[in-house]
Amino acid sequence: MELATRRHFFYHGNEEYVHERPDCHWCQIRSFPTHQTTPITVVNEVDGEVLPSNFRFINERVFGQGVQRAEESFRSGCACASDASCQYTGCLCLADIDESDSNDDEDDEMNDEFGGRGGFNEDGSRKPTRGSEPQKAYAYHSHGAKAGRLRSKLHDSKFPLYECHQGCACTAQCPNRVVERGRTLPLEIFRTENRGWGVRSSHSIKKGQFVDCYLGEIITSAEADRRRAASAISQRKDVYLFALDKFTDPESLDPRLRGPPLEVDGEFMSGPTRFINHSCAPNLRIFARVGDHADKHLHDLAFFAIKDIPAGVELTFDYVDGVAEEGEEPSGNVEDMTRCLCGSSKCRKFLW
Ligand SMILES: C[S@@+](CC[C@H](N)C(=O)[O-])C[C@H]1O[C@@H](n2cnc3c(N)ncnc32)[C@H](O)[C@@H]1O
Repeated sequence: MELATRRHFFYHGNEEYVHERPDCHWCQIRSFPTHQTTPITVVNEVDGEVLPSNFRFINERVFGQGVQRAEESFRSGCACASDASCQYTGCLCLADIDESDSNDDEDDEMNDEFGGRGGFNEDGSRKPTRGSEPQKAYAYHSHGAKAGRLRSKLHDSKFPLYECHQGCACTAQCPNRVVERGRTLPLEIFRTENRGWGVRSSHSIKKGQFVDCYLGEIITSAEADRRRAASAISQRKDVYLFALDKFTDPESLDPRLRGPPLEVDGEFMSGPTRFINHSCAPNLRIFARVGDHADKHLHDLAFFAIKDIPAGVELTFDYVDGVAEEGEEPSGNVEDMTRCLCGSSKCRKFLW
C-alpha cells in the first residue's frame, strides 16, 4: 500500500486527514451504497504497484460539458399495470414487436427461445423491421432458474437491450430492469502477473448474467478527439474511450442521433470494469442498453457473461469485438504493435 494511502487507511476517521478522503480510493469505494452487499475490492499480491493516483472511482456516469439528458417533455415510459406485463408486446418499452416475438420460454435450448418466431434470425441478426424503428424483444429469461439472464440467442448479437426504467409505471422489481438494478456481484481489482490490473469476482457468474456497466465521463466527440490528441498514451487512449454509437444514423430525425456520437471516457473516473483486460477468447461481452427511448444518445454499455465463469477466474472481453477475425494476419508494422498476452489458444497475438 502506498505510504499516503496506508496512513489514510488507518487514520481516515481522523479530522486531521479529512481533506485526503476525496482522493482516497478506499474512501471512494467505501462510500458506495453497494459497499456492504457487493463491495469492490483491490488486491495486489504481485508487486508494490497501487492504482493510478489520478484515477477516481465513481458509481454513476458523469456528464461532461455539453452533454445532457433529454428534456422532461420528451421522456416516456410504459404504463403496464403489473410488472409481469413488461415481458410482452403491450409494454411500451418493447412496443414495436409482433405478438409472436415476445415469447415466454424458460429454456432457450429446449424451446429455441426466438425459434424463428421472434425478432431474430438463426445467426442472431435482426429480422426485417417495420418502419424506421428496429423491433424490440424482451431480452431476458422470464422465469425459472435462468430468470433475469440474457437469452442465449442474444449472446452473439449486436442488439440493443430495451429495458423499463424509472419513468415507467412498473415497479423497481420489474423483470425488465436487469441493468437498471445494477451490479449484484462483488468485484475485485487484482494485480495480474503480466497485464497490470485485472478484474475477477469471488462469486461464480452464470452465462447470461449481468455483471456491471462501463462508467466514465460522457463527453462530446469533439472533446474525445481533443483528449486523444493530448493523451500521453497516444492512440492507446482509445482503449478507455467507448463511442455511444449504437443508434447513430446520419439520417435520423433526432439530431442527437445523427452523429458524431458521444463517447465515454473511463481513464480517469470509472468503476471496476475500467480495469477489465482483453482476451481473444473472452467470457464477457458489452451490450448497448436503453432505458428511456428519449435518451438513446446516452445508452448504457452493459457487460454480460457469455460463459459460465467460476469464482476467481479473470473477467475479460474482446477489445475489438467483431472487427478482428481469428487467424487474421496483423496489418501494419509488427514492431509498433502491442502483443496480446491473453494466453488463449485462439489468441490473435496483437492487441493493436
Ligand atoms: C483498459 S486497460 C485494462 C486495465 C489495465 N490492465 C490496467 O492495469 O489499468 C487496457 C490496458 O491493459 C493492458 N492489457 C489488457 N489486456 C491485455 C492483453 N490481453 N495483453 C496485454 N496487455 C493487455 C494493456 O496495457 C492495455 O492498454
